Amino acid sequence: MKLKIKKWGINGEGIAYYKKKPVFVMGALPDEVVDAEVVEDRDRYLLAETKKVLEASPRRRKPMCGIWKECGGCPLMHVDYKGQVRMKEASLKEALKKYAGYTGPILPVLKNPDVLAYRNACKLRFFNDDGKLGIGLYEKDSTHVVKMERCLVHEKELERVRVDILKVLNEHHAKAFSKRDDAGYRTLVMKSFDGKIQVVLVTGAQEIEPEVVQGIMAIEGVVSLWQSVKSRDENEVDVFGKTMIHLAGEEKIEVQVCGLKLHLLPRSFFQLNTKQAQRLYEVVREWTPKSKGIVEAYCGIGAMALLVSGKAKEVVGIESIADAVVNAQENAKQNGIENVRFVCGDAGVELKKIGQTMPVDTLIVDPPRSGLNAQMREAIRESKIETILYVSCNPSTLAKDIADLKAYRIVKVQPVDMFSQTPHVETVVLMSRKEK
Ligand SMILES: C[S@@+](CC[C@H](N)C(=O)[O-])C[C@H]1O[C@@H](n2cnc3c(N)ncnc32)[C@H](O)[C@@H]1O
Repeated sequence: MKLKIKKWGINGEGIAYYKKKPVFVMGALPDEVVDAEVVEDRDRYLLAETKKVLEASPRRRKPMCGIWKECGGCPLMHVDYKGQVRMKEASLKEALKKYAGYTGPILPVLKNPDVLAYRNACKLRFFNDDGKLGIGLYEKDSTHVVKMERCLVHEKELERVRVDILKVLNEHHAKAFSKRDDAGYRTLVMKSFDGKIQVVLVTGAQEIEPEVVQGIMAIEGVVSLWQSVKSRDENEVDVFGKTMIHLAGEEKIEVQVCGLKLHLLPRSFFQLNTKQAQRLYEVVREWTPKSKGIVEAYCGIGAMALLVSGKAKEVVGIESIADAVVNAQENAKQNGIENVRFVCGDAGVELKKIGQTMPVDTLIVDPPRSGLNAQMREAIRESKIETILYVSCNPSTLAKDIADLKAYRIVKVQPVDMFSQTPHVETVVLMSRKEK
């Protein structure tokens, strides 16, 4: 069917209308006229794919990657950067209006200085590539692996090391994971900061030969090597298995941000775009008021809690991953910061407890995509917190949470582009308790 695209959808698709029903058209941009094929007919909307662009938007461009459609990691690769930024602004504005009723100003997006080669981490799947070990990414919504020759959004160092690791493994006749044998190579996980790389090989129940360890450690830039053993019975959703073995090099990897030196173990989270993480953290530091007590919930390795340490007598970080809490505690020590401590646990549960032992007037939250859980929202409602800085990677859950926190009003909104070529947008919202 012929459709005129009216606006952006939150996943980077174009939205048109057919007999008043919204049609989400993959691969189409606002203002375009496309010939689309309906792939799903639901009660309240239709899903369609672009078959032919009849009138193209000036924002459309030829995708630079040959596998962008199959891989699905960069759904906006057919849109120029100006168009990508507009898409992100539109999706944030729409979510804040729809769920939180907010129609006030939004600061201009802090643009990504490197729209390619910005990703400092990757998780790639090994597979059997005609008798050799191959590497790739899961095809969108499938368990089929798309072979990857190169990835344009990975940092160049990661790409170089990925190719060399595959070479070493193939020289030693490594095999992809087989459920039957419960052995073989499953996933390659890497993090890269300042040219130094931490590598984790996720395998079945097997030993890694010393020659493979030596070969990988000889690759320029590799400073830390781990094995994660994940047997066939373990949860597919978690990338790592229960057993982590430190094979060679340093245990942790160092990242330097905003004047802090921070260390990470493989399980600890860090933002995927180091340069833009710094800009995000600077916004949080600048917007955090002088306070009696600050809590940073969902703190990872503690970067923001440490950065705002000068703004309060006492700062507490809460994080559920034990390794990240160990890193955060060591990071405080190494940076000579004495008024920040970290607790391991669920954000909502711990926030309530902390509120009983110290005055908390400022809260920083940076939850996963699912947003704040019910317990956390309740803990905030029952608290005396005056200021909330909400850092979010998902405008919809951000806006729904804001709508739920009725005692607070939005003061400022700052989007940051951390994930160019994708529809994702990172946002900092400053909220203040409404006057009674
Ligand atoms: C988006 S990351 C933010 C990390 C950190 N703020 C940073 O800038 O690197 C979310 C973090 O929340 C943690 N997390 C997830 N659910 C949690 C919960 N219920 N309670 C506490 N922490 C949680 C994750 O382990 C992860 O480290």
